[in-house]
Amino acid sequence: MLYPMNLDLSGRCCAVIGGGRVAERKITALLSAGAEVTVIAPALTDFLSKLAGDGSLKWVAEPFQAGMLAPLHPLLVFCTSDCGEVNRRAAEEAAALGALVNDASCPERTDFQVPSRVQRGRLLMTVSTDGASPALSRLLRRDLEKQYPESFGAFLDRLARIRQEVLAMPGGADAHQRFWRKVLNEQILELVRTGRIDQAEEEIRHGIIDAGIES
Ligand SMILES: C[C@@]1(CC(=O)O)C2=NC(=C\c3[nH]c(c(CCC(=O)O)c3CC(=O)O)Cc3[nH]c(c(CC(=O)O)c3CCC(=O)O)/C=C3\N/C(=C\2)[C@@H](CCC(=O)O)[C@]3(C)CC(=O)O)/[C@H]1CCC(=O)O
Ligand SMILES: NC(=O)c1ccc[n+]([C@@H]2O[C@H](COP(=O)([O-])OP(=O)(O)OC[C@H]3O[C@@H](n4cnc5c(N)ncnc54)[C@H](O)[C@@H]3O)[C@@H](O)[C@H]2O)c1
Repeated sequence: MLYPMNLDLSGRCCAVIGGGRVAERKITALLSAGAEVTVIAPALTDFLSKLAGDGSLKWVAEPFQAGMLAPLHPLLVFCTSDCGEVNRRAAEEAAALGALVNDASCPERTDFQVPSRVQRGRLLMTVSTDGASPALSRLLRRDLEKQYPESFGAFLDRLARIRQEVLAMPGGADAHQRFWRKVLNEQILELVRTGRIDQAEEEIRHGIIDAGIES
């Protein structure tokens, strides 16, 4: 079984070998997470060329060669070239440097997999099939997008504020846990799903009074 975790990549170097369609997918997510991306590839897609042009990523415009990764001190290395042998050499060098490797062409050389994801503000939902069917991940991701619209991001911001208020109230951790388990229910989900986040917040605030945890 894989161990799920959500990495804070802000300011961390991530190297990508290859600049094709798979690289595009990986790099889009890396840049959203604030990573410093260096791409090593003789050619880039138009989309990646634009990102290189505006300075969003660094481009080493050459085929991968031994010794290219060490100066970058990468945390993560993505091997996405269309040549298995190039990916193998890059993966070996990355592993020797202690970096974690994702080899798009070879599950056996992969330390971690990239899940499919839905982002709604600070809410992140991910789907993985352990490599069994990325196409199913895509389908489930699209299903989640329908079930959890953008309103969940705004609702989460409100919840974070209410949570801080509740933490400052008497009752202790057990009372707070009981409160949250009671007020965050299917009815709230339905309100948020249909965009009624003011009403959802109101229901939760009524719950604070009912639970008697306010000072
Ligand atoms: C989630 C997503 C994230 C991303 O890439 O950012 C992702 N693949 C996505 C889409 C997708 N990938 C492929 C198809 C074509 C249909 C098919 O082949 O099934 C589609 C669907 C499509 O594009 O329609 C082909 C494919 N994928 C892998 C191989 C190699 C192999 O299996 O050995 C091959 C065959 C290559 C070949 O034929 O040579 C391997 C991996 N792909 C993974 C992630 C990891 C496992 C994740 C999981 O198990 O869920 C893993 C193990 C490693 C990794 O890349 O991290 C992204 C969804 C984006 C979205 O949400 O729309
Ligand atoms: N993990 C996944 O989701 C997934 C999906 C499809 C394909 N794949 C695998 O990933 C590989 C790449 O797929 P793609 O669709 O991005 O291919 P692509 O043809 O779009 O891109 C390949 C890239 O590799 C670069 N490249 C070629 N030789 C190189 C070298 N010596 N050094 C550095 N870069 C080099 C090319 O310039 C190009 O930018 C496929 O061969 C397949 O094995 C993985």
